[in-house]
Amino acid sequence: MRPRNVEAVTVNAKTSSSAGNTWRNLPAAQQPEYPDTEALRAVVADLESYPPLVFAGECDQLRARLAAVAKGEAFLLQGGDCAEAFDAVSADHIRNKLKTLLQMGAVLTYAASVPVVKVGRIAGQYSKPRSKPTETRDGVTLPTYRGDSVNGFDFTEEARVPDPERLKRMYHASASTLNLVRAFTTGGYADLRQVHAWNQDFVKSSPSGQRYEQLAREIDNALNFMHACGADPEEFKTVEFYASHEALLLDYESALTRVDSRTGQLYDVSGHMVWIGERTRQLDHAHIEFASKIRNPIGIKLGPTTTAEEALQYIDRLDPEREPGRLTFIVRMGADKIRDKLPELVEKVTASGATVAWITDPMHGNTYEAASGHKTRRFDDVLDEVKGFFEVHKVLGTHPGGIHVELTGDDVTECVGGGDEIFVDDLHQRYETACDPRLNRSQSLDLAFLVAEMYRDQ
Ligand SMILES: O=C[C@H](O)[C@H](O)COP(=O)(O)O
Ligand SMILES: C=C(OP(=O)(O)O)C(=O)O
Repeated sequence: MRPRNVEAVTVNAKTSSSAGNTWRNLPAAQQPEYPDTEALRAVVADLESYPPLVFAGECDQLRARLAAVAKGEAFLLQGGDCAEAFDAVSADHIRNKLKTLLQMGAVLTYAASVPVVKVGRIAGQYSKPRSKPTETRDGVTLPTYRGDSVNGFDFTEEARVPDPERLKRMYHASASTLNLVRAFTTGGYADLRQVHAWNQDFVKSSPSGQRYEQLAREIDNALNFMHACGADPEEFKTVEFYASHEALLLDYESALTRVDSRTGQLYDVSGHMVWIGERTRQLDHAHIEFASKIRNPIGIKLGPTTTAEEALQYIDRLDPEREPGRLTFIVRMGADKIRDKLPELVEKVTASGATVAWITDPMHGNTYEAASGHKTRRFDDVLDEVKGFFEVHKVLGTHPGGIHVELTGDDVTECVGGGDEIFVDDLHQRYETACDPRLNRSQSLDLAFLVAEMYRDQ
């Protein structure tokens, strides 16, 4: 995050609590049922007094970057944990995740020959929508875990009670994470030459590395060429990086919605970009109403049941001014459906004249339960969904704008496959996710190199 030309926002809680609260009259899916609503009110009042986590001007800057994605002039790399956890707010976890994203970004930038907009699922991704309200183990049924911002992961009655104090912990965990991310991305750690050296190490040590050697060599040559031409080394030292999360818990998001002193408009200052998930995107419900009131760039997850008419209505509701960069469609159909379902959406949206960014989330349509009981995903399905996404855009002459992935920088064993192959029998070894399976560091880098190849073919 390089805060250029950014003005601070001033907080006008009164205005924010009226204009940003119209969602309260509508049904809101996936909200916790707090036993103590007075305690929730007190927490919300505290949150309303806290300083913003991001500036409105940074959100505008990201909107401009996403406008380039929508117009085919940039590529979006959005990734991070399925569910961040309070006890994983540590320098090691944050650094590893960031390092992986930067490495992926470097490969994709070279292959795509356009800027890669880097956005983390980070510093706010603490809340999870769930398929079922309860979970049963050995005959005991308890409320499901909904993310550290809502209740505890432990399978006990006490842990699973939604506690509004956790919203404050989410705010503080997000603030510490952002602070470190800002330090890493501007303090020299993200130096492109360093990032490239990490990629060279990966290529040398990965079993599938040989395949990537040529690309790595070309990047090396390009860096040497730029150096020889006298490119300013300072330019390589910092990187723009943005934070995003699902805007799920509307009490939290609206408590952090503030009036921008420059423009009088509302911004959700809990993150630069927020998205509305597949389970909460009902057009006449609270989440879409909330998103329609804020100026942040907005993502909408589109699952396989999405109709073209719905997609057009999202544009009318959320992007009435037809402003490129405002709306990103994050498509998560599943590898077996993307080639059938996506073309009609892209065709009709394109025909409407709207310029949205199209991104593939190849994770959420490809989850299955292994015989061991672990939720997992096959690397090959993930890759195939990305391929399908690229194929559809190639046929239609539209821009495959980017990828949205659940990943970690740690060597976990949650998804099967990849160059350094994880087998179903390995899943138990380091299965650490609090919710959905993530690509580990090596699988994430494999994906980046393979997407880079696809981009070049495109
Ligand atoms: O990450 C996304 C959702 O929260 C997740 O896929 C839901 O998982 P569940 O079906 O186990 O509830
Ligand atoms: C819940 C998520 O995805 P989806 O809404 O697409 O299921 C997610 O990205 O964490």
